Amino acid sequence: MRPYDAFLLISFGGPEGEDEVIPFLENVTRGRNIPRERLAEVGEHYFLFGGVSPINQQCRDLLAAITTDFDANGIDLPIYWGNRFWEPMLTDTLAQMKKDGIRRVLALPTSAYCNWSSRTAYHEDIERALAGLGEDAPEVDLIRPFYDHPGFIEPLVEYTQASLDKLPADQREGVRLLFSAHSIPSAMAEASGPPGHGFGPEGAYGAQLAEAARLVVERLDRAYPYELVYQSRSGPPSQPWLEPDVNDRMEELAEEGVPAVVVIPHGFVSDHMEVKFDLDVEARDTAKKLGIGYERALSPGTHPAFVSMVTELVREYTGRGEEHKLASLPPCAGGSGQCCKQR
Ligand SMILES: CC1=C(CCC(=O)O)c2cc3nc(cc4[nH]c(cc5[nH]c(cc1n2)c(C)c5CCC(=O)O)c(CCC(=O)O)c4C)C(CCC(=O)O)=C3C
Ligand SMILES: [Fe+2]
Repeated sequence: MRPYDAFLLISFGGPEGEDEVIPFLENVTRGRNIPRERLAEVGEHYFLFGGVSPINQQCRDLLAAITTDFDANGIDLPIYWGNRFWEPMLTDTLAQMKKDGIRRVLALPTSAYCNWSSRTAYHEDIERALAGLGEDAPEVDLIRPFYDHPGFIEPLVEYTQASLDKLPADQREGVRLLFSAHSIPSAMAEASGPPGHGFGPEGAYGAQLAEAARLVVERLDRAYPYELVYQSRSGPPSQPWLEPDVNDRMEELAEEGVPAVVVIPHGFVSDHMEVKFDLDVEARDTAKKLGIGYERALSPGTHPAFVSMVTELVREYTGRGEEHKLASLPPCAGGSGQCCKQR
C-alpha cells in the first residue's frame, strides 16, 4: 500500500462574480468545438445568478466536512483543493504542494463516472501541471470512479424518496423517475468502454449511469418506473450526443398521460449550475408548460454518507479499509490505473 502525505480535492471550478464569467468560459472551452451561440447562452445562465456559480462554495463546504470527518477518524493528511478551470487553479495548488514538501498525493475528482471528460481530462490536467514543476514534483493518484459506492447511492435514495413524498398522492401514483446526467458526444460515450468490453453503445458511462439508477430505485419504498435522460448538451447540432434530452422526454411522457416526474441529477455530485439552471429553471419551466408535476431530488452535496465515503475511499487507498462497491460492471476500457484514456 502506498503511503500518502496529502489529500487533494479536484473540481471543475466556476465564476464567483460577473467579471469572471467570460474568462471562466474561455478557460473551459479553449480548443474545444463549441459554437459561439452556445457560449453566449451559457454565459446568460451564469448572469441570471449574478455571475456566481454555486460550485466553489459547495467545494468549500465539502472540504470543511471532510476536514471534520478526517479528524474524527484519525486521518491526519493535510487537505488541498484545486480546480481545472477557475481559482484556486490546480496548477497553483500543485506548485504550493511541492513547496510544502508533499511527495505523494491522493486526489478525489468531483465526478463519479467513467468518460473522457470526467476522468482522462483530469489525468491530462494533472500531468500538464506536474510537467511544469520539474524533477521532484509530487506524484498524484486519482481515486477510482465511485458511482456505485454506498456513500454515493444512499444520499440519492434519501433525496429521491423525499421528492416523491412531496408529490400529491395522485401524481405520485403515476410518477416517472428521470435519472439525469450530463450529455456527452456519442463517440466519447462509446470510447468510455467500447462494445467488446461488455458495454452497449453508450459505453461504460451509459452502463454505469444505468447501474447507479437501478441501485437507487431498488432501495425506494416501491418499484417506481424509471429511465435515463441527459441534459446540458453543447457542441454543434450535426454532432451526435447522448439522448433523450430531459425536456424532450418530458414532452413525450406528458403526451402519454404521465402526471408527474421526479428528476434525479445522479450524474453530478452537487447542485452546481448545470443543476440550478438546466433543471431548476429550464426543466421545471418545461413541466409547468406541459402541466405536469415536477420535483427535483438533491444531489449528494455534503450528505454525511457522502462525506464518509471520502474517508472510506482514503482508507481503501491507504490499506486501512476495504473496497465498497455495489455493482459488478467490468472495468472501463482504460484499464485500472488510468481509466478512460480514449477520447
Ligand atoms: C460529463 C460532464 C460533467 C459531469 C462530471 C464532471 O465533472 O466531469 C460535467 C460537469 C460540469 N460542467 C460544467 C460546466 C461546463 N461544461 C461545459 C462543457 C462540457 N461539459 C461536458 C461534460 C461534463 N461536464 C462536455 C462533454 C462538454 C463539452 C466540451 C468538452 O468536450 O469538454 C461548459 C462549456 C459550455 C457548454 O457547452 O455548456 C461549461 C460551462 C460544470 C460547472 C458548473 C458550474 O459552474 O456550477 C460542471 C461541474
Ligand atoms: Fe460540463
